[in-house]
Amino acid sequence: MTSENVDNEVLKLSLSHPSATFSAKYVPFSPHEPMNESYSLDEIIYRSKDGKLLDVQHDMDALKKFDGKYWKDLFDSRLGKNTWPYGSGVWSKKEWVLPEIDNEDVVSAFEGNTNLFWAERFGKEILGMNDLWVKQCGISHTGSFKDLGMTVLVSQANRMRKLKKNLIGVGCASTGDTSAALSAYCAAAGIPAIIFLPANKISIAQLVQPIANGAIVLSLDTDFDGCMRLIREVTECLPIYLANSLNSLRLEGQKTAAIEICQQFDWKAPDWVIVPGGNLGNVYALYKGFLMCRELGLTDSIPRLVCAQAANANPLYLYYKSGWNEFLPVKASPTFASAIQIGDPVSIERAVYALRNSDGIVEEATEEELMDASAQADLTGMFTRPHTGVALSALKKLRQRGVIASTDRTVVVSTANGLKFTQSKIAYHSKELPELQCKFANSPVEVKADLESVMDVLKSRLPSLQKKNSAS
Ligand SMILES: Cc1ncc(COP(=O)(O)O)c(C=O)c1O
Ligand SMILES: N[C@@H](CCOP(=O)(O)O)C(=O)O
Repeated sequence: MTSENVDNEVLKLSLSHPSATFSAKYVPFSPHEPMNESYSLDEIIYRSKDGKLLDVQHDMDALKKFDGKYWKDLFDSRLGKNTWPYGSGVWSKKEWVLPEIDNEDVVSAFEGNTNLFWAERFGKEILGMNDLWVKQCGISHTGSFKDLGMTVLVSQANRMRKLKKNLIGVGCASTGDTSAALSAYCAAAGIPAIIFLPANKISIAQLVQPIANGAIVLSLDTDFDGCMRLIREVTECLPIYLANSLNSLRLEGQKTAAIEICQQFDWKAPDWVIVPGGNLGNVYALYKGFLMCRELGLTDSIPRLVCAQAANANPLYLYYKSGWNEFLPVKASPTFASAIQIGDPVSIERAVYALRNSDGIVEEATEEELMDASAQADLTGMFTRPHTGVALSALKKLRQRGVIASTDRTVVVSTANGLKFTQSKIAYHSKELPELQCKFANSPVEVKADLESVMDVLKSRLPSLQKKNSAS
């Protein structure tokens, strides 16, 4: 068989694949003492009988009937294709995500398949590393990793509406990215979206997204944790489906970022993965993706995970520093990384489980550290959000302490697009942040429009021109 024939065979297999033989259900998130309690994914339920978080459990025995090579070939065969819905980075892993949904019920914007950027200059010049990568999850339909989870959640909501479940809309509390993703996917499916935002705490670019997509947007005089409490109350008294990561369906989509990272390294897991943490669903989602790859024979290791928090909103960091002794929610203070200004994270147990089982680490970054790291990364060709700055500054600290070695293959997850956060970048580069030094600011030079003035500026700014001048 030629390689083209093999490809065609794999593609045929994937299209005729009996996905109905695979299944998934909700179980209580109770990894240490598994419980005899489960629910269909068609039920509207977020907690177990005794109030535990839920987890989506796949029929691993059914998945294991196929070996690692089968899954790698199948997933690779779907890359770059337009076949509905497998051209999406999430739905290309459908059997591991939401195996029982009909393809026509899927609501997708062909999310995922995002670039893994080789951060060559940042790695070599700033950190003395040659194997540093940034997973650009923000190069996506609504500009953040939330699209990965939302395509799954809204698809399931779409299916439930067709099954005539009583569901009048889908709602979330948000610091700006979950709301953007929810509004776009709901608008695509024609489902009402209800958004609770903390007033004046999200960027204009984030705010305009649900407005433009026609969502019902409530701007509330509280913080994210207050919005989260309210949406939970509202979804208890109205048939509105909850779209925050408390709903474990979201994490099934988000875990595909981990599978994709392995795929992009030709089915090898990296040594380290660093992710900014807020409500703490994503660090668990990534862990789950890496674990499934290992358990199903696609990779032979899982990376050590680092969860990075803003020092102004650091309940997980404090818990880690206490030796996982006592968890205390905090009142999160304002941070430039406003999407992770969260003091009482919903997925705390999930995050701790992921970190402990991956020999993980928690780090924090001050406002100065995170803004500087973000600016430094931009100076090497990226365009990062302050949240990526949090992760990069954790990386800098771990390099300085020698925890991460110069040759370790390391992936920093950039969770969202820098274009959503231009206000704080402009303020940084204009040195309008009195509490920060803004060491890497690059302000535009106001200059008279004549050749002499322009040449003066260029001579002062371009080192090669200065050398030429002193030689002549
Ligand atoms: C841009 C961005 N990065 C990171 C996070 C943190 O993800 P998680 O809440 O899953 O910890 C969020 C949202 O919380 C976010 O919007
Ligand atoms: N950063 C998030 C906060 C909510 O997190 P979720 O994953 O639980 O929806 C946002 O953008 O709203």
